[in-house]
Amino acid sequence: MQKTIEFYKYQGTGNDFVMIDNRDLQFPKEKELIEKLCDRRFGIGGDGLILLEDDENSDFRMVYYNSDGNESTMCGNGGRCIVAFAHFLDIFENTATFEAVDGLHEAEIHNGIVKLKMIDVAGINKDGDHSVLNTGSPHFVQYVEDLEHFKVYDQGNKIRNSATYRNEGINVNFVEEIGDHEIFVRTYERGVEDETLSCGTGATAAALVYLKDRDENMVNVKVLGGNLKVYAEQHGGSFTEVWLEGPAKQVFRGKIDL
Ligand SMILES: N[C@@H](CCC[C@H](N)C(=O)O)C(=O)O
Repeated sequence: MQKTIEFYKYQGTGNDFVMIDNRDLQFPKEKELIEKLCDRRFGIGGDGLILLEDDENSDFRMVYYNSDGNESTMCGNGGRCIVAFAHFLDIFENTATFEAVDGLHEAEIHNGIVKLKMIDVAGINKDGDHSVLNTGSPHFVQYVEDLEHFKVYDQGNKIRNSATYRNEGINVNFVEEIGDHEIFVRTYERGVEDETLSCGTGATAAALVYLKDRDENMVNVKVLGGNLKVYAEQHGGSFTEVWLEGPAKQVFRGKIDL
């Protein structure tokens, strides 16, 4: 028998997701189906697909898949989008907690701007002159000049598929300081295997690398799809109170015949 499922499309600074209310657990979690739904020609199109499910200890649970159809680690922009979705579904009023693959998150929403608490970050490692850290997903951070014209796909793909990172994969962020308290970040994403217009855990990773050893606790992050802010408290190399803030919007809704 044919099954019809309602979906919503969300974007957070241009990182876009197919969003499904799966509180009835009716969505078939099949890699090929998810990959097809995320396909921009044969499906709805998206950098990932997100399921909202019930959770015993918080307002809801987030289950995240990359556009390659594989379940993955934390998605910061997806986290901001699912908060906007849960708010739209009247699951909470202004503040929420939700469970994701990397643990419990707090969030708040005001006029379409979502502030999401990210995991604490124990430290930043070095790979040569560059930085490697986990902000819920693994990230490589490299400072470059003239980021606007930098070959993000070529260089990102090369680092992601290098011997060090090939097996587990890594997201690769290129960063340029463009002003006081302002960085520009472009990201090659694992699991999308392309540059996306924004990566929330990537913007967070780049921000922490920028904030490290500076007496500052906020940085504006420009990405191709808009503007984010990252806040953090520093404790000699580790970070707590890491918050990612920016817009998250519903773009359209529709039905999928399975
Ligand atoms: N777009 C995301 C990151 C999603 C996960 C990533 N592709 C991975 O598999 O590590 C974000 O906004 O953080």
